[in-house]
Amino acid sequence: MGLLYSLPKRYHYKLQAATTDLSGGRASLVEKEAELPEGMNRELMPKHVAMIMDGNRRWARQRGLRTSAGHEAAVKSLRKMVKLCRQWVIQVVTVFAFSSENWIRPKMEVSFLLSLFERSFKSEMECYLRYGIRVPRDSSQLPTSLQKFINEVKETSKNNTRLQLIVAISYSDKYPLSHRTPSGDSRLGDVCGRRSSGVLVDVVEAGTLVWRWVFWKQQQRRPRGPRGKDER
Ligand SMILES: CC(C)=CCC/C(C)=C/CC/C(C)=C/COP(=O)(O)OP(=O)(O)O
Repeated sequence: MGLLYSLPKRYHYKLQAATTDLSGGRASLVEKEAELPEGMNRELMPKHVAMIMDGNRRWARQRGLRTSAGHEAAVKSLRKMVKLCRQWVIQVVTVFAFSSENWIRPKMEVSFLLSLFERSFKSEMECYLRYGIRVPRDSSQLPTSLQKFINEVKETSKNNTRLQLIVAISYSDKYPLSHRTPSGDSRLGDVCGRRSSGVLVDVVEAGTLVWRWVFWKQQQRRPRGPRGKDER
């Protein structure tokens, strides 16, 4: 499921202050700005796009595949989405990748995901150097090697300015996020009759929304039109 939103101006500086500023200085890596699809207006494009990386298990189940295949496929989708955002000159991309609630998933799945983070950070290093990676507020729960690697990426790419990629790992709506609204702990399980991650609800309250309720993996393929019955 993906959620696109743009934050009102007053939130931008806080968000940017909380992230690592990264860019791609290398000419060979610079992609051209892409033409926008018909009906989309460059002036109305959001500066910040947020995505929740869920739907992976459902995607795998529907194809008779293992859960891990769904997560692997999500990483490929992420790569495409980030590339597209870059071409569309979106400045910040936030991916909600692993919530604090996800720690109680089966041990095997959790360790698979942690190794997937590490593997994909490494294999996508060149690509991520153009972007920003936000270090979790409290990374003590993450394996030391992953923490170390996140810090390395942060350091290596600190002069980048083109696009910031914020990867939220072990995020929770219980943490005092920089863009939390004054209403405090406003966890909601349901927005517009649909399930949503609590942490995004704060953003939902704060921002202008463009909703696209689609399975994460299907974003590239689904033709425009009415929502499918498998969405939630
Ligand atoms: C480097 C980088 C950002 C890597 C991303 C790794 C990754 C795929 C993270 C998502 C993990 C996750 C808990 C997804 C939720 O979908 P789900 O399992 O809840 O699926 P469901 O909604 O169908 O149950």
